[in-house]
Amino acid sequence: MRDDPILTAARQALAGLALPGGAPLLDAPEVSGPVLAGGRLSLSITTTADAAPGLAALRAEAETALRGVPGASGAVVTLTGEKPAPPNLSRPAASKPAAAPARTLAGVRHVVAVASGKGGVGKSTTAVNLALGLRALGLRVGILDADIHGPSLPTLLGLHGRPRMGKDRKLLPMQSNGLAAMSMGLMVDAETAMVWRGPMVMSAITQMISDVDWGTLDVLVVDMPPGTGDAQLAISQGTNLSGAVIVSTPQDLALIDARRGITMFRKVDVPILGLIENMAHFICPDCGSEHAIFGTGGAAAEAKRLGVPYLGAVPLTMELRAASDAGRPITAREPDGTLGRIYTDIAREVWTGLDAQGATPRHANMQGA
Ligand SMILES: Nc1ncnc2c1ncn2[C@@H]1O[C@H](COP(=O)(O)OP(=O)(O)OP(=O)(O)O)[C@@H](O)[C@H]1O
Repeated sequence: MRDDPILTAARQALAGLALPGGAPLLDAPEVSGPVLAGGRLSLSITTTADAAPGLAALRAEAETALRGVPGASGAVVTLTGEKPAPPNLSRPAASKPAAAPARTLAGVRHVVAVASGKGGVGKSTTAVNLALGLRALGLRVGILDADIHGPSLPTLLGLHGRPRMGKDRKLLPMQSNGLAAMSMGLMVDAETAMVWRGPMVMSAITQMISDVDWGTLDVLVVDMPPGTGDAQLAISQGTNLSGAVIVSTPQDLALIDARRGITMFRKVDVPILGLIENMAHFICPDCGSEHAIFGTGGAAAEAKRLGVPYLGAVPLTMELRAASDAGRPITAREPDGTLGRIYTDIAREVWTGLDAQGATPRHANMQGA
């Protein structure tokens, strides 16, 4: 990536920019990037809430400069908050319940579960777009559909055919929009999986995790089965999860379910990376007006009460539904659009949460490269 002509041009485009104190932007330790992923450039500037307003103009200027780089299909420059690790991000070893040894994947740095307390809240849609948001940050990302009974990844990513067998009799994940992807929906037909019960589901999921040649990944996103039953608990205990993201809709009832999800992960000492509020408000496809049907602020207040980070709100839009159902996820199609940015911002928060546990963002490693 170091010698990519687009990256070289990007650095040239940023060469004249400086931080308010006068330090050249590209030399500043708080700057990560530029990174080129999927034809798009991104750069992040770590700052504090107090200093952020003073960097807004620079952020916009840097973004404009990167957008003008020939060959780049888009550019995002973000101000990233430096946060202390949320209190629940520590795993007290003493309270870890006895469980089967968790599976660790050699080349995978973090496994992140995307879960919901109940079905239909948009968990799979969120998992796919979160994975693509992480990808847009320059990370190597895989996605595993652990929803054996209702696999939606093949539809959401427009995947067809069967995965091939690679070396050592390991399955090769399929590739879509820069993601390595695996789903039981690619392996067996829906009727077959439908009759599987507890132990078969568990063994199918653990096989999909460990018998797949995931290669080197920064993050493997696991789209969990909906609910908080034994299967979910077993996956959480049997897989070395770095953290969990909970998806909820704003209705009170769904938040009760989200609470259940949080409780379940806490039971097995999996850190909660945060709560994503899906279908937070409705955007009218005709006039673009916003309608907060379930009020505003409820999920954010609930997240605060529960002591988990509030990662952001995704609106209910026709555009998102249509893109998902057509297998052309919105964050891949329009990374710089309103929805693409929402997911990329959420992804950045998630990565920051993982970072607080000792991960180093790949783009930070590449800074100044
Ligand atoms: N923010 C959104 N705006 C519009 N439609 C959405 C949004 N989020 C999800 N949907 C739509 O809602 C439906 C359910 O979403 P999805 O399959 O992601 O939910 P899920 O929680 O994974 O469901 P299940 O638990 O049944 O697997 C899909 O048709 C999806 O396109």
